[in-house]
Amino acid sequence: MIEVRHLTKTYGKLKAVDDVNLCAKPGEITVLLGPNGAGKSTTIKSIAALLKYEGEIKICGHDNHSVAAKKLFGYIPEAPVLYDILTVAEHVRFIANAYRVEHYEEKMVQYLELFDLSDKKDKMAKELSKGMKQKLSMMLALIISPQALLVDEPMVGLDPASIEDTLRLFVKLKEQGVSILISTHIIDVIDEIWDDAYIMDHGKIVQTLKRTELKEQSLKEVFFACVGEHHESAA
Ligand SMILES: Nc1ncnc2c1ncn2[C@@H]1O[C@H](COP(=O)(O)OP(=O)(O)OP(=O)(O)O)[C@@H](O)[C@H]1O
Repeated sequence: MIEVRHLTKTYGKLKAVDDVNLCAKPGEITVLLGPNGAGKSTTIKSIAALLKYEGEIKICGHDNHSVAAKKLFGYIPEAPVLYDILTVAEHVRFIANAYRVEHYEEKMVQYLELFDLSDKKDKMAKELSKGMKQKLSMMLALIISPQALLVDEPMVGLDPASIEDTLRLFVKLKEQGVSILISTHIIDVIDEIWDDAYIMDHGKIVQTLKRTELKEQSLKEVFFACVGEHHESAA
């Protein structure tokens, strides 16, 4: 469970996130939607305890800055953060050791296969393509078997087959009870898999909805009704 209460983040005079409340439940895919600059990444980074902010954030009941919380959540940033001269396998080993993950080798082989990276296992990060770096970044978040997963614009740089594989993986994790929070401005990509949606604009949550509550309108139509047609290019 990811719980965010009264999150406010300012950059100088700009309120990038303004009194945001949200909850991503176990076994559900929660999406945070909004046009460019709405405050999605700032919200996700705050949850990942990477920014200073006002408000309260809990992950599986633990304060997000605590070691207990950090053991439980995986974070897939918008731009992968990797070490140029570590190989793919060394990255996985480094994270697995840091998190004291036992018997990770088998899981590493499975993820290498899933992400089509088996033949790149001994390549350095600087030798990978953009999409391959993104996949390695996902592997690093997943190798710790997180109970909560924070994903910021997951599909950037991935080819269509990898997008399908990633979506299937998110659904599988959800079925295993993981709380998944995905930030994106590309509604089409998550349209098949979301359970709860929060629509954000100018730092505020302007609409919350559940898939089960949607009647005639599509998520995209609700989105445009909230943020205006001038953001049409966003979806
Ligand atoms: N480090 C920073 N310093 C100052 N302002 C920032 C910083 N990071 C973000 N902002 C501002 O905060 C606001 C929200 O940005 P944020 O990156 O959270 O939006 P976003 O919804 O993730 O957008 P996108 O879809 O373009 O990634 C924007 O106005 C942005 O210019």
